Amino acid sequence: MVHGVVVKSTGSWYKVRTPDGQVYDCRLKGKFRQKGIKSTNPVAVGDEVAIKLSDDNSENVITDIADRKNALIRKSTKLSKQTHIIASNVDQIVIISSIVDPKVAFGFIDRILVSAEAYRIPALIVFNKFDLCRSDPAIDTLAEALAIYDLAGYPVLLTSTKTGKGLEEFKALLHDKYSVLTGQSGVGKSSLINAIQSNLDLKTADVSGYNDKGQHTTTFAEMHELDFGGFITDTPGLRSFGVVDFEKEHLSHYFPEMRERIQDCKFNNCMHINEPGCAIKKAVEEGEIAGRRYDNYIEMLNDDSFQKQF
Ligand SMILES: Nc1nc2c(ncn2[C@@H]2O[C@H](COP(=O)(O)OP(=O)(O)OP(=O)(O)O)[C@@H](O)[C@H]2O)c(=O)[nH]1
Ligand SMILES: [Zn+2]
Repeated sequence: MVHGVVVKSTGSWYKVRTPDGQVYDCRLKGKFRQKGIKSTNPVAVGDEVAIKLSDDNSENVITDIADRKNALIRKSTKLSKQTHIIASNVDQIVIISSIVDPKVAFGFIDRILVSAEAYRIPALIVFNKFDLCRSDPAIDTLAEALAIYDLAGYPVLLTSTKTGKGLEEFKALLHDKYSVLTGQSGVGKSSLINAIQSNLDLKTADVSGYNDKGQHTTTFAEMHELDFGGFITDTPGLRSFGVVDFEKEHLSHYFPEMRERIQDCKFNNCMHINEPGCAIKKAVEEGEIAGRRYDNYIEMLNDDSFQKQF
């Protein structure tokens, strides 16, 4: 019996990487059911599995799967109760954004952060295109962004693929970890990856999602090995990771700077909207919680599609 990690899944075939760096094509043996998860893909990228190799490698099988540390999950179609596992055993989610060109989308970043909190996966933010932040209003926007995520307690890195700023730090952040990268189109995600490792073709990495017409497209994530140590999965076009069975009452628990103050609210079921004695609103007024984070919290509370879109 050999152990390895699933680095690619096509639904019927799985590529499993063993610790010596070999990659084996394997099939699934029998039925795998993860406790409590009704998933369209019982085995996902990132899963630690046991495999049994055949003499000519033509009939390698996955025989067992270890309990997952965590999993990024989305509903497999808009209406179905079934879920699709994007990746499992993730060490961190790296949100890549620019400040200008395209303009930073705080709503997008905060939705990803909420999902990361719900999955208990550490998240960090990379603001790329720092070279474009030399004049107003970009300087002001950058200062605002840094203040917002400093108050919220998230690590932030500034990079530029044009000047090389932050690239060594970016490598260090990814080193020996399994990172899922996400970011809106045009922020320089491909440029950043190419800047730290040139031969990586992320184009084959795609993730289950919806096309422009709202139809479900099933493609599969892939884990790429970094030559300096570590693995990444890119999630192109993913608006946000679906938080399955997400309850609005719990939304403030997924904002760390709110979570730590919730017990100070007068009412223990406080939604932090208009209730008297609300510690969250007080912290916003006193500048201890960024107004923009609070506004995005309210927007997410009122946005039914935030839950439905997954
Ligand atoms: N000024 C500046 N431009 C950058 C930087 N990084 C990338 N760009 C430019 O931004 C544009 C988009 O870069 P990509 O790497 O294709 O962005 P992406 O996020 O991978 O975009 P998609 O492929 O659409 O997902 C390109 O014209 C890059 O040359 C940077 O640090 N500074
Ligand atoms: Zn409150």
